[in-house]
This record gives sequence, structure tokens and C-alpha cells, in this order.
Amino acid sequence: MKFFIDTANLDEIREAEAWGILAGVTTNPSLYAKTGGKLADFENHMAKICEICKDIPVSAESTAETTEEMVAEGRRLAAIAPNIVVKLPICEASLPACHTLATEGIRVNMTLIFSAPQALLAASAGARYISPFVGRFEDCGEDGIEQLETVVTCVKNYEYGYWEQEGGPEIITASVRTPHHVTQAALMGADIATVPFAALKKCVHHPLTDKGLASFAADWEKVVNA
Ligand SMILES: O=C[C@H](O)COP(=O)(O)O
Repeated sequence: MKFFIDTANLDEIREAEAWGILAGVTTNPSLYAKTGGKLADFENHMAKICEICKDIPVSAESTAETTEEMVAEGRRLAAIAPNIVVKLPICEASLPACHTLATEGIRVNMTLIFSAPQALLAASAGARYISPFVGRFEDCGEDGIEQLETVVTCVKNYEYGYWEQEGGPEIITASVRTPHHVTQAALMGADIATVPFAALKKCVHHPLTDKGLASFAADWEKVVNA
């Protein structure tokens, strides 16, 4: 499974990139708002992310509401850098926008996916990536992992004729909150997990690893002082 980072914070992206594990970046309007960024700086900020992550996909989300505006914004975003992926929320307006952008060779990440039919529609419209949300489903008392597994199974049953030559459409496990979400996504063969930096750090650590490190260091101190 590939790790993406779910953030627009440049320091977090730089640090995760330095770990050598990063296969992509996803952002959304809320994550950009968290950086304190202004509307006029949005495209420049996305360009900075693409500068840090030159060879991996960087999702920049459209906030347009009509198909025409989504296509226009999608083209503008895609022109920022070759690795930009246009993120569109699943809705009636975004399906034709996704289809148009896909036929122009522009990659779309269809987001806010909460059901298998939504995912199948996104794939049929030419989405390169499909992002089912796990955590937000669980916030409503639903089984986010079961929903993710249904999406993975349904989407992988078919070919869609757009991105198969580069392994698409790929499923991005989104709204990830815990290392357990990552394990569950990998167990079912989800292609990608996009993980916020705090949760990514939790994936590195384990209490027994930390305990083991402390005891090795203490024992090595004895060797040094012997
Ligand atoms: O945009 C996609 C994010 O993965 C959503 O994550 P969140 O539910 O933690 O805001």
C-alpha cells in the first residue's frame, strides 16, 4: 500500500518527504484554510507543494460549483505542475467535469465518497483516484472500514478504459484517523492510505518499540562504562 500525506502544511510535507515513504499528497479546502493561506495564494501554495514533491501526485481541490467552472478550474490547477491531480467532490456537476478532464489526460481524484455506487460512477466518469472516507463514516456511527472494503471490491471488479495502463483507478483510503485504519485498509488491499501527519507519526511508533529502545540504550551505557 502506498502512503500519501493528507495535509497542506509545507513543513509536514517536507518532513514526511524526507522519510522516503511518501507516494503522494492530498489537500482539501479545510486543510488549506488551516495553513492560514489566502485565496490569492492558493495556486502558488499548490505550486510550492509540487516543488517539494516533484514526482508524486499532489491533489488540489476545486471549489467550483458548476461543471463548466470545475472544468475551467481543473485545467488551471493542472497547469500548475505535471503532478497535479484535480480533486472534485462527487456530485451531478462533477461527473461530466471529471469525464471532460479525463479525456484531456487530466487526473481527477473524486472525493467525499461514502458509497459503492458513488465510487463506481466516479470510476466510470474517468476518475484516476477515488477517495472513500473512513473516519467521517465512523463519526456517524457507521462502519467506515466495511464501506471501504465494499468500495474496493466493487471498483476492482471492472475495467473503465481510462487509467488502467498506469494502474488506475486507485482507491485512496481517506479520512484516516488511526494506525488501525491503515492496517485495515492494507488488509483489504486498498491501493493507498492518505494519512494526516499526526496519524502518520503514530504509525511509526509502538509502546514496545519505545520501551525496547530505552532498554537497549540503558544496556549499551553499561557496555560503554565497563
Ligand atoms: O479530504 C479528505 C480527508 O481525508 C478528510 O479527512 P477528515 O475527515 O479527517 O477531515
